[in-house]
Amino acid sequence: MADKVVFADRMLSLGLARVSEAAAVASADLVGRGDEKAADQAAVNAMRDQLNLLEIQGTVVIGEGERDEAPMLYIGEEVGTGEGPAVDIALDPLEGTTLTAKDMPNALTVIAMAPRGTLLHAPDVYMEKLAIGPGYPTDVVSLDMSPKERVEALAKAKGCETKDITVCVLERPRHEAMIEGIRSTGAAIRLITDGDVAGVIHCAEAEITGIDMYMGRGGAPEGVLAASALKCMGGQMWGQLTFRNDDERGRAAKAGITDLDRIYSRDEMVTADVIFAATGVTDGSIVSGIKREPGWLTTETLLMRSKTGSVRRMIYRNPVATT
Ligand SMILES: O=P(O)(O)OC[C@H]1O[C@](O)(COP(=O)(O)O)[C@@H](O)[C@@H]1O
Ligand SMILES: [Mn+2]
Repeated sequence: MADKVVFADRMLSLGLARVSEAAAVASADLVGRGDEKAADQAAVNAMRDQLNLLEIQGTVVIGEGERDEAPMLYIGEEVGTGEGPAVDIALDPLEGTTLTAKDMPNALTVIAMAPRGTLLHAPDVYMEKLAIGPGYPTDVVSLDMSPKERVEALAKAKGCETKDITVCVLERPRHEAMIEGIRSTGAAIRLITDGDVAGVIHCAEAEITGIDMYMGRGGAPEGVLAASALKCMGGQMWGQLTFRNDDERGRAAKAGITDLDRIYSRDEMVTADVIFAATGVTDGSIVSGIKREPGWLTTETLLMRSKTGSVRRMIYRNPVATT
């Protein structure tokens, strides 16, 4: 049975890198041009074309939205050649559409793949997120703690003062009280305007990025992608879906979620081995953005497998058609 084909993550991961690379290359001409929609569309088209070349029976579980609102890469769309392992795919062809349009840091193309039925089918609602890097005891911090308590607990576990902790937070009015709570400890806050997948990943490389903890409310789809990345790099993450109305609760029900209050750990969002690829669109602290020179585009891709914890950074110099 085709369904029984093993998830050959070692080879598949290389194909996955081409998918995120292609999306980044396609959006290159739209960096800094003020047109979010066009940039997103270019990335979506390229990602889908490349994905369909992979020898997989893929189902998009985290995608561009419901079928009626997303003509491509919609949730439930079948992708791949139809041969090969049955897999779940989570993707965000352009994570940071506004960052791309404004040429601000940390826009990425992102995709994760895992055996069928092992990625949380998160609906397009918000998720309350909390993440820290590797090396801490399990549950040193939790979503049940106040922001202040989280900073204090992490500082204690790290053996430093609270003022030596840096927390990354999306700059949104909904986070005002949280920011106040964090500031009351003396901790530093790295405010970002968008891009919480990168925000969470920062925690896994605290020595490079200077970020110890991520917290706050952002997209649930981005939460599953971030959990996939942390599962490869190490680090802990928790997420709780939040709903603003019955329509959003309905979306969760449609996605098969029955316990609306559940707090998911990283491994409950991603229950088996996963592979993850992200390519830089604009410069960031995780990967460099697209570099343009006449006739060439260069991208950097972060490619990881949770089975081995392997992390590759791949530079791709790509000839572009000149007119
Ligand atoms: O802008 P909102 O509604 O606060 O949503 C936050 C979400 O939007 C983003 O900043 C940007 O996502 P997109 O570029 O894919 O739209 C995510 O990183 C984040 O999870
Ligand atoms: Mn996004």
